[in-house]
Amino acid sequence: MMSKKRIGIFGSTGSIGRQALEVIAAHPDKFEVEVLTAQQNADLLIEQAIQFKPNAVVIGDESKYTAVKDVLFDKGIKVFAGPAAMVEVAAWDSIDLMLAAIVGFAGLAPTLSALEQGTPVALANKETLVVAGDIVMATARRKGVPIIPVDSEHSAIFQCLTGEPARVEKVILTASGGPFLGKKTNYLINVKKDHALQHPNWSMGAKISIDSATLMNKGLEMIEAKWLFGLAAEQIEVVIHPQSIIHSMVQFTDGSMKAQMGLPDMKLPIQYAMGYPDRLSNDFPRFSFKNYPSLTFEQPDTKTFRNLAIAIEVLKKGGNAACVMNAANEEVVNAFLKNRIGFLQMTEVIEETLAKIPFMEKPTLQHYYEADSAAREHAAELIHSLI
Ligand SMILES: NC(=O)C1=CN([C@@H]2O[C@H](COP(=O)(O)OP(=O)(O)OC[C@H]3O[C@@H](n4cnc5c(N)ncnc54)[C@H](OP(=O)(O)O)[C@@H]3O)[C@@H](O)[C@H]2O)C=CC1
Ligand SMILES: CC(=O)[C@@H](O)[C@H](O)COP(=O)(O)O
Ligand SMILES: [Mn+2]
Repeated sequence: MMSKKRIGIFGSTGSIGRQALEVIAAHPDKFEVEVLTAQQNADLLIEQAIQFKPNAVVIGDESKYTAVKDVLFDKGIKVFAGPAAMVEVAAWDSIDLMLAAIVGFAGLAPTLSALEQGTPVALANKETLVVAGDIVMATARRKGVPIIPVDSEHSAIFQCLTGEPARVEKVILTASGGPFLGKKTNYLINVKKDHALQHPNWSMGAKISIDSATLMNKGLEMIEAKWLFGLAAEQIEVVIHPQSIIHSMVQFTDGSMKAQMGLPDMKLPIQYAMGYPDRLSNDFPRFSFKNYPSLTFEQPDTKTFRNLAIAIEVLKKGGNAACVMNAANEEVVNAFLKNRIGFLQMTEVIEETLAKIPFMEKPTLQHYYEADSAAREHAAELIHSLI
């Protein structure tokens, strides 16, 4: 009998983490939970730990340590707290596969820690590659471990490339266009968080939902694709596909194209990454052409949704530019979610931060950390001046 894969879910209380646990619950013969982590949602972390009986949990917010330990210690579950513990536990060799499902820059250190240990990573946390893709990919290569994409577009490309000897000419990332597809600046100036959080096709965490609404998500995904698949900026295109059925496409050097399709359900790419190299069965609802009489495509409006244009420039520029853009973006999305700045002001702050923070061609990991801090500080000042 094959032994079960022991999964460490970093960010188990989030949208990806919760869906990963649903996949695990549906495949008790394939997977076991080794580690669960959360930042502040102690109640859900405890609930998940009682159900899935991991070896350990980590709560990022140290003030919640006692509350978690008081419940789980008697159940034989180890409890740790704080960001350093998260990095340490990520390096445990009892984890067969790390699911990197923390949101934002905070996911970088635990993911690098797992890779350094030689643990394969199922990567949802795209910011890790946006910030330090060169270092992350070099670490994976040096350790000979796979990074299996979870992000739906990159999972689609990965699935199109699996078993494919041909060379890639280009990849085409599909974008839904978000809740404001077709809208213009005079509309966007007044949009509020509740509307921006209403993604037409996917139910996701708050940060990525806002990124989808501004098209920054697609910009981050272009940079993610560059690193995952070793592509030049010119080999990565974006097309708006409002139905989110084709998850992305690859065009090979003979002009032939492959696409991966399915209903928009993140459990599919999560299950694929966790089961890889096997393709596991499931009873998720199936796509039917009867329900989708037409699949449509159009060009993105980068004049209105300027975040995508900025990200394309950043992708071409390289160096620390994507790290700076990501930090400013995390700050503005937070501020927008707190109703402190408007939808279009997010773009202004990102642009001004990129103009201010010195460009560095070949940053080290330390340089990325410094650029992240400097960009956040500058963006925070700009946000403050706008209030
Ligand atoms: N949701 C989706 O469908 C998709 C998500 N992704 C990517 O996956 C990642 C996760 O997204 P999603 O699940 O939507 O995000 P959520 O906001 O729903 O969940 C984030 C998770 O990270 C934890 N977390 C937050 N901040 C920190 C921190 N500073 N240190 C450690 N842990 C932290 C949260 O803990 P707590 O709950 O305690 O706050 C939670 O478990 C993102 O990078 C996103 O871009 C990619 C494709 C699709
Ligand atoms: C599910 C997923 O992978 C998200 O990144 C999704 O693609 C967001 O939708 P947009 O295409 O609107 O950015
Ligand atoms: Mn995606």
